[in-house]
Amino acid sequence: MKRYWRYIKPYLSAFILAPLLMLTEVFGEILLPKLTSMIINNGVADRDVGYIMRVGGVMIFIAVIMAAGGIGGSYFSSKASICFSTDLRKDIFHKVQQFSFKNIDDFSTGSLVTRLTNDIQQIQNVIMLSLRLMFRAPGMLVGGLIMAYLMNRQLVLILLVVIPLLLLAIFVILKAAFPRFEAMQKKIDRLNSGVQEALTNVRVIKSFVREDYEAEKFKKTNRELKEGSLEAMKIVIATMPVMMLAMNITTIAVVWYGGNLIIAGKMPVGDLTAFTIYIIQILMSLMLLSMVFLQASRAMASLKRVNEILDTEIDLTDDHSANKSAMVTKGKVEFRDVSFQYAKGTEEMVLKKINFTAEQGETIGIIGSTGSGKTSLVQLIPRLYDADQGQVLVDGIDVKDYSIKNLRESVAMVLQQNVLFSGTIAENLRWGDENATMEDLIAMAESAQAHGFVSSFTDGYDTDLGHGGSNVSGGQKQRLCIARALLKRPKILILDDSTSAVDTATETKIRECFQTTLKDTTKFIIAQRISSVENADKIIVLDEGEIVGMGSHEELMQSCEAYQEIYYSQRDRKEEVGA
Ligand SMILES: Nc1ncnc2c1ncn2[C@@H]1O[C@H](COP(=O)(O)OP(=O)(O)OP(=O)(O)O)[C@@H](O)[C@H]1O
Repeated sequence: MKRYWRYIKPYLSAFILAPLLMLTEVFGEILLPKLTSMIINNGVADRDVGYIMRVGGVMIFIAVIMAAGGIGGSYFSSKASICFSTDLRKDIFHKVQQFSFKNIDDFSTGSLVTRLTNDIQQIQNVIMLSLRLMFRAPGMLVGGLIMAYLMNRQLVLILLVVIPLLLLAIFVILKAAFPRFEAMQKKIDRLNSGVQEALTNVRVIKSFVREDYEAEKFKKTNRELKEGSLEAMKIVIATMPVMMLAMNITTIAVVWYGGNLIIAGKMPVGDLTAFTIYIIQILMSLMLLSMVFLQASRAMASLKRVNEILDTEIDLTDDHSANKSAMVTKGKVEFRDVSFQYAKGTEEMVLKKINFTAEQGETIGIIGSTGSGKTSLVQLIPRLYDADQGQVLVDGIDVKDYSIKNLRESVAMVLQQNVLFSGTIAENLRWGDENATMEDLIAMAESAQAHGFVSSFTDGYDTDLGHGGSNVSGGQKQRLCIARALLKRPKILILDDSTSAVDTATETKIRECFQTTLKDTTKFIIAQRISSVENADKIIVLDEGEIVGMGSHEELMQSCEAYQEIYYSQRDRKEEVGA
């Protein structure tokens, strides 16, 4: 609860006013039946219209106060719960933004979406309901019991049988509800993950004509959610009718027993009317309480899931960095005996004892078969993951000693999976430098060989990119991503297979431009084609996480068997295609 106090504190007045204002309804509900009995017993029996009018007037006044209190209570409970969930959602989103790559690997995107939306909505609902009913339901219960007891002690005995039975029923219902709600939320997760994946990859699905397969997969998760929801709803569905049955049986018992008392002249008619209303109110309050508990049970399942995010320890922070004010000035990179693995504590190392130095301004090519660890290696430079053994140094300082902001601001990485955002081309490029002028954008787009095709668009740099850059070609997207990275004017630039969709002639031009635009920047180029890296100052050849060769193209052609194999296989393929 301590954790959630900060979401209550700014709206404390609404949190207090809401239940207090709902108390007006309690007073009304307790007084109105008594006044009704007075009208029947005195006004109607004595045919005293003046008395009926006077008491009736008081009743109308109370009803108006009740309505005003009800509106106020509903307003403040809505305000408190909505503000609470808005702030909580903001903090969870912020926390997810801070997640390291490793943390992100542990949650599915669909699950995070469900937690940020549906789960928070459940929590909001229970807060709203609780604020409205936290005083009202117990108030109605206690007030009704006192009034009923004062009117007729014998009749109250009926409640002594009904209330324990109802409490038992509520307990059984709640015990069954919690695990079902928890299972239901997990099924919503699965559905969201599936929908998200299918929609993001709709093009791949269509090109592989897998629509039917995806539809079948969706049908299955949707059916599972339906079954999970029905399973949970069975409990909710049972609650109301059970309560109503108890209420009706009790009312009949009261009317039967009370009727006998009236016939025997031991009770005025008006008292029985009021008594019946009190009995209904008492049972209704129990019904409302069971609703709150049921909703709370669902919200507890959601709260548990929200807590999982808040409790996630961010495994990559700069809290203990020794040199937070340090800035990267040159961009020299050094790996000293670096080993790394994704699955911590297992035998398997993705990178094994990596050693190399990249001097400022050098171009380092990295080549190797797929899965050999190329991406994993470069991800250690901007600390997207931390090395498990050894040290990664930038300008002689361990990357763990920089503030993450300073380190990442000086490293630009064009990922294998290029992503652009909705918005114009200019807006996307300004991710690299939000203050970049139009001249800057054009200069960097020229270096990335993107200016030509951008200017051919009718709206040029103001062209709206579809979601994820869907209205530009793969090669164009790659060039825009490179331009965006160049605008960062990084000290270290990493291109992870990011010219794979660009033709060789254009790729050569991009590399040539780097020689002037990025003369002092240390460049890492991961590539599949030897031609992409053969002019590099140093080429690192990786195989199963180990460096099996390092040097210039000529040196490797002499000394590295793995490199020669790649070279000859690509040359033979080229000749075959040529022939
Ligand atoms: N997030 C991850 N979690 C667990 N294992 C991973 C993760 N990313 C990569 N791996 C594994 O680590 C190994 C090296 O992957 P990496 O992406 O570094 O290879 P790569 O040489 O860049 O491959 P490619 O040329 O296909 O991009 C692979 O066996 C891969 O399955």
